[in-house]
Amino acid sequence: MQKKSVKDIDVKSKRVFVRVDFNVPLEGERITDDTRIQKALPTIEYLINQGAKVILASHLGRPKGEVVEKYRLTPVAGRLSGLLGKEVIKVNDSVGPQVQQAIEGMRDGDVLLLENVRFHAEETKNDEKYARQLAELADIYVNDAFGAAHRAHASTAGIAEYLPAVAGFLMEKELEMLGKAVTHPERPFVAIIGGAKVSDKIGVIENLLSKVDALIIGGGMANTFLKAQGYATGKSLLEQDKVDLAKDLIERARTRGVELLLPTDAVVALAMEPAAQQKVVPVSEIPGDWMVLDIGPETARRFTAAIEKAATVVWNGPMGVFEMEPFAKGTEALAHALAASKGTTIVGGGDSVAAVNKTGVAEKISHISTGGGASLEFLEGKELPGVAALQNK
Ligand SMILES: Nc1ncnc2c1ncn2[C@@H]1O[C@H](COP(=O)(O)OP(=O)(O)O)[C@@H](O)[C@H]1O
Ligand SMILES: O=C(OP(=O)(O)O)[C@H](O)COP(=O)(O)O
Repeated sequence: MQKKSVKDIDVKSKRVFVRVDFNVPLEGERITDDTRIQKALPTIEYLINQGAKVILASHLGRPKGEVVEKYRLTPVAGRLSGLLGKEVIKVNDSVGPQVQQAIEGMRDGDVLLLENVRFHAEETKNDEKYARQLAELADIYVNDAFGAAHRAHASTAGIAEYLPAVAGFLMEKELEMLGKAVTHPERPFVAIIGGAKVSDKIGVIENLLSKVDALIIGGGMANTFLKAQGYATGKSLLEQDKVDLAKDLIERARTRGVELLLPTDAVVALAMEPAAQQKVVPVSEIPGDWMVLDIGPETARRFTAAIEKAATVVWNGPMGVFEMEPFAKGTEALAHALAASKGTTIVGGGDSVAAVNKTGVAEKISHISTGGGASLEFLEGKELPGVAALQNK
C-alpha cells in the first residue's frame, strides 16, 4: 500500500514534526559517519523551502529513559546546521514548557531540533500520554526515520494517531527500493545473506526463498549449512541447534527450484586474530582445530559469477570477519561484484554497509539502506509499525 508523502499535503506555515533517525556513530562529541543526517536533508530542505516550521525529533543510542549526557543531540544539531547552512535551534528536552515556548517563537522556514526522545522512558513504551504531548507540538507528522521504522515507539508510531501522518522522502525511497526488490524484482533476482548467525536471519532466508532465483549464503552462518551438508567445521562458529533447520532450508530451496550457493572453499585460521596462521582449504577438508573466517577464492568467483548474471541483487551481512584485513577479501570481492553489476543493487545491514563504504564502491550501489534492523525486518516480510501508522494514498 502506497503511503501519503510530504508532497501530498500543504505544509506552508504549519508546524511539522519530523521524526528522523539521527542515531549516528559518535566518538566523544565527534560524529564519525553523518550518512543518516545527509540522507534526511531532502525532506528538511523541502519543508524549509515550503515555509514550514520544521520540528525534528530523533533518538540517539539507548539511554533507557534517563538523561545521559553523551547521548545529547547537541553535536548532531551542529552538524545539521553546517550541512543546511542555516541555524538549527536546539532545545534540551522533547516536551514541556521550554520546548513549547521555543516553538511559539519559530518563524516559517525555521528548524528546531528536540532533545533525544529516549531520555523519556515513555518513548520506547509507546506511552499514549507522551505521544499526545509530542503531537501537541505540531500540526502535521512526517516520518522520515526508516532506520527506526521497525520500532513501535511514541515518536515513530504512537504520535501518528493524533496528527495527519505522512512519509518523508527518505522513507519513501527506502520503501520504494526495498519494496520493488521483493515484490516486482527484475530477474534473475539474487539475494546474498551473510553475517554471524543463522538464528538472526532465519526469517529473511525463509521469506526470500519464495522470491529469489538464487540465494547465496556466506559468513559465519554458512558453517551451519556446511555442517548440514555433512562437512566437519572444526572450531568454526557453529549453531549446532540450527543444523536441522539448515537441512530443511537446503531441501526447501531444492523443491522450489531456487539455486542455493554455499561456500566450496574457505579461508581457515588457527585463531580469530589477524596474525594467526591461515590457509585456504576446500570445505571438505576443514581441519579439526582450525576455524573458517572467510569464503575462499573459488567461492568468491562462483558468487561473483551469480551476481554478474543478476538483474536485482539484495545483500545483507558480510562473507567473513571483514573487520580483520586478512579475512576481508571475500566480502570485498562481493562489494566489487555489486559495484560492477548493471542491475539494481541494494545493500542493508550495518556491517555490509560498512564493508561497501570501506571498499570505496558506495556510489556504484543503487541503494544503500539507512536501516539495518529495519531493512532486515522488511525483507522478512514484516509490516513495520512506523510505516503502518502512516496514511495510505
Ligand atoms: N566466519 C565467520 N566467523 C565468525 N564471525 C563471522 C564470520 N563471518 C562473519 N562474521 C561476523 O559477522 C558479523 C556481522 O554479522 P551481522 O551483524 O549478522 O551482519 P549485518 O550487520 O551486516 O547484518 C561481523 O562482525 C563479522 O565479523
Ligand atoms: O541504528 C539503528 O538500528 P540499526 O543499527 O539496526 O540500523 C536504528 O537507529 C534503531 O536503533 P535501535 O536498534 O536502538 O532501536
